[in-house]
Amino acid sequence: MTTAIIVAAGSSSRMKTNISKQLIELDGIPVIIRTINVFEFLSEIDSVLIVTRKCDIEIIKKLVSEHNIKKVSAVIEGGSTRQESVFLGLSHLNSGNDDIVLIHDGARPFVSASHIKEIISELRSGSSKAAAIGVPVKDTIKQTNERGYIKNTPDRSKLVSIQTPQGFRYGIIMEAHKKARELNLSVTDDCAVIEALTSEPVKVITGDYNNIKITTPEDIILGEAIIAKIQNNT
Ligand SMILES: Nc1ccn([C@@H]2O[C@H](COP(=O)(O)OP(=O)(O)OP(=O)(O)O)[C@@H](O)[C@H]2O)c(=O)n1
Ligand SMILES: C[C@](O)(CO)[C@H](O)COP(=O)(O)O
Repeated sequence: MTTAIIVAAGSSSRMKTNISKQLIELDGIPVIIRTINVFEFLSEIDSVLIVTRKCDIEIIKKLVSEHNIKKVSAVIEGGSTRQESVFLGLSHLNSGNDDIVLIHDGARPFVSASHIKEIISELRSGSSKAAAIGVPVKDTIKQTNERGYIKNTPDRSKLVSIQTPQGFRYGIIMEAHKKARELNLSVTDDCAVIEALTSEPVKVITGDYNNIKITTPEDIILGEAIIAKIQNNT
């Protein structure tokens, strides 16, 4: 069984709109529907769980039905942090330890189906129990001290900007998230709980720069441009 958890329960504060950024339409289609559809059309995915704000549950259920989406098993309420929303999503599933779960941001509508398939193959082959999509960083990254001065320059050839989906065997990600809560460990992605609390290696699958996270108003313009580019290539 392979399930995708799509987290869309954030407050969209950096987008500065009065609706969730996942409900904003890009070329006439809401971001959340674009995101769900990538998983809907993949035969490797059995079901999709949506985690969202209480006020958006009915709106998303209606959109899912209007777009004739079949794989969404439930739309549930998230928490006050992304980590909490993921934990609630994982806890809702009735999965076995060896089942595969992919965790994806509702705000990343341009994820490529082929990269999702690569994550699933990596997990199914048994080569890894945890894998995520990432892209090489383009800028030179500096580490700074608390006073804002540069401390050092990490070797850029080893740096990746991590994206979603991040995929796991259910047992290890559920356990790691439970432990993180007990230890009050706060993280901004799901690989981080595996890195911090297990000895499991996490494979990075090289993705692409289209898989942006819609975060600030400029990303709407960028998103429309990505759609135009994809349409011109097909
Ligand atoms: N409590 C939260 C916070 C975030 N997310 C989701 O996690 C993804 C990545 O988060 P981010 O882009 O930071 O979204 P927001 O938290 O909504 O953004 P902001 O920080 O601007 O408020 C998004 O799909 C978002 O909906 C979530 O499900 N629950
Ligand atoms: C999980 C994530 O998308 C990886 O890049 C990201 O960390 C989540 O976004 P946030 O802005 O850090 O909440």
